[in-house]
Amino acid sequence: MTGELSPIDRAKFVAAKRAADMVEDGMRVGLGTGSTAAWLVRCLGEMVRDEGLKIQGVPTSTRTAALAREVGIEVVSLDQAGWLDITIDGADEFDGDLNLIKGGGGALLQEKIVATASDQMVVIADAGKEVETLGAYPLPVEVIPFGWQTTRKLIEETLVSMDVLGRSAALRMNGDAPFVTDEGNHILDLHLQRIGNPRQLALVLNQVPGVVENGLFIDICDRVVIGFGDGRVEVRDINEGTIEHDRVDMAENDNLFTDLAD
Ligand SMILES: O=C[C@H](O)[C@H](O)[C@H](O)COP(=O)(O)O
Repeated sequence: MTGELSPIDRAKFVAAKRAADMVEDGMRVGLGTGSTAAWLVRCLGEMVRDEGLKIQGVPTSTRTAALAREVGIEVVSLDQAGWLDITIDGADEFDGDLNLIKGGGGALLQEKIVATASDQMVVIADAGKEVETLGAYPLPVEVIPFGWQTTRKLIEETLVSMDVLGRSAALRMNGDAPFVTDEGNHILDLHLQRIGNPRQLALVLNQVPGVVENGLFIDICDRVVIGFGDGRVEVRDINEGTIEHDRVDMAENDNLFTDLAD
């Protein structure tokens, strides 16, 4: 059955499965958003049901909250949890320093708040998400709806002074209407091609009035679990400077993978 699913899905699954093993009984866990994080939530749900794992999950979007409840994870708010042991989330891009672009699904604001309120953040990703320099993936910036066109103009003017190639900021759409985030805001996707100084850009963007948050995660991620379509996983720890190679046995997990995919 696994053969019928794409190598990318298998890569996402094995990364999520390996990261789920980092979650221990009693932990308060930040639950990311997106297709990779959805695999993680399903894997954790399976551990809650079949192995009696006891965790509290803090979701980073209404979508993730709904899925977590569906699979039987106890859902609490960030304020109820106070502080988290671990957050596991996907990413749109990561570089060698484990700096990230996130927000392709529009959940960057809650994701950044939750990841920052965690002892450790683990990113799960297929190998295609790794880049030498961030920026090929459009950088999402969450802006309040009031005066968003003025905010866009200010952002574009700001980009002129930065070490970036592209300077266009596109309003993300959902059909004919602007996309609306869980917080009722809009997203501007910055087509930059290459971000020379992501740390500086992250700081500068947040100085623009109307900007709520940007999708650059700098010095937030501690570990990345990279999944491959053949079941291999690589775990990189930026603090320890270690790289571990592992394998999730797809034959052993065939039922789980197939059940979860249903
Ligand atoms: O807003 C969405 C999140 O930042 C996602 O974690 C990110 O877009 C990666 O999503 P996926 O795992 O679907 O590629």
